[in-house]
Amino acid sequence: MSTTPPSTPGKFKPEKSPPYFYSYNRPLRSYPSFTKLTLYCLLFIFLVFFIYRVSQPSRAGRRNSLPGGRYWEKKVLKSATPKAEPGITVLVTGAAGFVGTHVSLALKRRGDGVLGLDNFNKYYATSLKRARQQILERSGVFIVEGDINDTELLKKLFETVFITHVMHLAAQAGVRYAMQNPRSYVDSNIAGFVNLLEVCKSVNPQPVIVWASSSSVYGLNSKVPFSEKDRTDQPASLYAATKKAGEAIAHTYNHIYGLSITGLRFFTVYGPWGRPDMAYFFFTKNIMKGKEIGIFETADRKSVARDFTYIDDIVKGCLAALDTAKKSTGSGGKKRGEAQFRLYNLGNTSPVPVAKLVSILEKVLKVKAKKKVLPLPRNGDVEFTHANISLAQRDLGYKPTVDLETGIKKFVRWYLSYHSSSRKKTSS
Ligand SMILES: O=C(O)[C@H]1O[C@H](OP(=O)(O)OP(=O)(O)OC[C@H]2O[C@@H](n3ccc(=O)[nH]c3=O)[C@H](O)[C@@H]2O)[C@H](O)[C@@H](O)[C@H]1O
Repeated sequence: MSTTPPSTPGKFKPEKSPPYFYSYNRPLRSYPSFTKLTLYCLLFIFLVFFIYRVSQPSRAGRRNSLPGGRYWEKKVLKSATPKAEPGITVLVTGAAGFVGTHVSLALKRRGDGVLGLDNFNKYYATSLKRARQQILERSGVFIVEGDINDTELLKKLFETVFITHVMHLAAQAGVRYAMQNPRSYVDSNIAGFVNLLEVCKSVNPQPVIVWASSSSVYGLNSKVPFSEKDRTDQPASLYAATKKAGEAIAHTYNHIYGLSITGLRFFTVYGPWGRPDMAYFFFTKNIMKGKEIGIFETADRKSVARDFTYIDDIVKGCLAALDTAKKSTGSGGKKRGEAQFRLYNLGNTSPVPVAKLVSILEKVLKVKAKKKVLPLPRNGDVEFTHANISLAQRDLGYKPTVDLETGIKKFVRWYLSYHSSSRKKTSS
């Protein structure tokens, strides 16, 4: 907004007639001058007030966390400054997402500087993302509202604070939704990732990058358990294909620019503050409402199975990946030596059939589900996943400890309290 003087400066030209303070003997002439002075005074006061308002962020601006101004910068710096030196400062993309929230909280809790970035898209209820944002704010994590495709914004973040690490979790998630909105997968998981890497490769010093790939890259691979050495050239969904593309893109940026990059293949992550588009979440909702749920089974009539991994285990894996990462080697957009490139499975190593997930939910919720067995639709789902985690165990000390029943109990406890408090809020 402009703070330039009024566009009609002619109005301020002195009058040809003597100014009002000489004209006490001509009262009729003095009245219009006096009125003008009052008007100018009012205009001046209005202008001063206007400039003051423009320089202060509005309440809505604060809420939206839009970049710009001293207030924004102060918030960014406060959030991103580690508690003690030497600490790391992590830019967490997708910070209002499920994994992003948990990782940001864990980093902040141990004293790291954390800066969140999230575009609060409408893939699922933004109210849940806003609720996560509130939790983060209370813990001192500020989320900048913006998109990973916004180059200028990313540059501004790197200019404002010294970001040592990027935890890249912003993505278009969901396997089945890719049939409905393929474009969003390309925009976030490919274009957005490339944009982020472009900015990261140019800053000096370059940050370390840890990012979320997916178990879905194993696609139609039937060799179990899935090892990082197994083939990943048969994706079954566009989501999987974009994550696989991300792995190839990451390799390119590591190879050309010396960025240190670690990809983590998450296996069906679940837990409190989870994603409503995932089966364990909407099964809970539908069982509670007495609605039917569809349980997919394979052509040979076996229940599909997933290596469900509890969020706390995933968070430990993410932090270990950040802590064990070596520095990037490039500077000024040029590689100065070989940089680290890693890829790890983060799973639970104990696949559970979806039918078993449902019986755990029934037990924990104490409600019988209305089940319908359906053939596995051909919309991106794979029949099973099973992680071999020996590499992550060796390099990251990764050791999942939460079994599905324990994790589901924690999820259900959160689900019930979250929904009862949201109901209270809407009814009050
Ligand atoms: O590991 C990953 O990389 C991915 O994990 C997750 O995908 P999935 O493992 O497919 O989880 P999710 O949809 O919860 O389905 C769970 C099971 O329920 C079955 N399923 C599903 C729906 C239904 O109506 N019935 C059913 O049986 C279904 O066939 C499946 O067997 C993330 O969503 C994804 O973003 C990505 O991160």
